[in-house]
Amino acid sequence: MSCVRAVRGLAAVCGFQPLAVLSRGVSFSPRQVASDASFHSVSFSESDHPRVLITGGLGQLGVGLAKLLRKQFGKYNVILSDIRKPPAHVYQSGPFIYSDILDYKNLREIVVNNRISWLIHYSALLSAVGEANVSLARDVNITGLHNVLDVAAEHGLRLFIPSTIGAFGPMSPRNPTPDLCIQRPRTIYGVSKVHAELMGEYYHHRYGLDFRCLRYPGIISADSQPGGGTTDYAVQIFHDAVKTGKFVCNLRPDTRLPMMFIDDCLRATLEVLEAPAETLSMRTYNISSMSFTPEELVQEIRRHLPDLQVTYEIDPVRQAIADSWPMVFDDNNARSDWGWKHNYDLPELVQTMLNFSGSNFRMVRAS
Ligand SMILES: NC(=O)C1=CN([C@@H]2O[C@H](COP(=O)(O)OP(=O)(O)OC[C@H]3O[C@@H](n4cnc5c(N)ncnc54)[C@H](O)[C@@H]3O)[C@@H](O)[C@H]2O)C=CC1
Ligand SMILES: CC(=O)[C@H](N)C(=O)O
Repeated sequence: MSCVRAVRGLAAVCGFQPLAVLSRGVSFSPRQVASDASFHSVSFSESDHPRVLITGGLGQLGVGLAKLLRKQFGKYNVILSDIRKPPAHVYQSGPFIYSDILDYKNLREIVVNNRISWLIHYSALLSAVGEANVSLARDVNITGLHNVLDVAAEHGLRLFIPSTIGAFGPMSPRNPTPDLCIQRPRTIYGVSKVHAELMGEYYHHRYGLDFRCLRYPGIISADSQPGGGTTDYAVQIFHDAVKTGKFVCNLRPDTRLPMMFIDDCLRATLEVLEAPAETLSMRTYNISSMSFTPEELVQEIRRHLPDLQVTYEIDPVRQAIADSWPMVFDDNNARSDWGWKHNYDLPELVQTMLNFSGSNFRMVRAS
């Protein structure tokens, strides 16, 4: 069978349409999605490990994800990238490369030279920072996304892009929020994430791109700082509680939001990336583990640190954002399709965070 007929046959079976006739040796315009993207959707053999690139890898989540993936796939198969200079311990922990997602050629070169097969796209401006700089957020979160989608489609990569509880808005059902419902977010962050969900799914159906997406709740981590979001208070409180015994909260005490411990979030990411395609009835899933208010979090922390003093100085921008977001996330589809299950609820989260923050703080004080 000729190559051309093979493409058409496969396209008919898979329900996607190649943009152009497969033509090896003829160079593609970077802005044209490659005709043969679907042929490479797993461009490594089954026995090989994937070659992974993480964009925006120096933020709250990337270093932890690289550590998890390196354990699974080998140190040199996972490349962290960012536009910032890595701290020494990150630089020494495995491959790091400069990559600005706004530079399409640079991104393409990295993918080609390093034989990348999985692309994990973490670069973004988060909700509060995004509102403070809409035009940069539009560039990074939307123009950058387009570059990533095109590179992934052109080179047949498996592409993971996280979405967020922030992809919902005041018109969405908030308790619980299902996977499929009205999404009219009022932040540039949320708008860009809905765009990412829809574009990823469009490329999947149109070109066979292996796009996978999880909507993360607010993520709580001990050894990495959040990058300017609405849920940041739930990380900061642990550091302040241990260091000073005082915390000033920028959200109202009754603001309920879905949250998750970082270990659950990163494990979910690996699990959905490894899930056999036939188990995925959707390409964008909510994941959930707990929901709490600042007041409930304070109560739980006070079980360990009874003298914690908390005052409330509401940030109107963050409060308005939080009031438009889901209170409880419905993740039944993730649980039934690919077996998602969380390990950390609120008491375990608090215990783990305090153990880490406490020992870390004692080390800092001793040195
Ligand atoms: N941390 C959280 O609570 C949640 C995070 N997410 C998503 O997970 C992903 C990772 O989140 P975080 O690590 O918390 O974000 P972060 O804000 O901590 O880090 C983002 C990284 O992107 C990098 N970046 C900015 N412009 C760039 C550019 N032009 N090229 C390359 N890199 C650039 C920054 O230098 C930064 O290191 C984001 O897409 C975010 O939307 C989703 C929901 C919750
Ligand atoms: C929930 C998120 O997406 C992020 N932490 C933010 O608050 O912007």
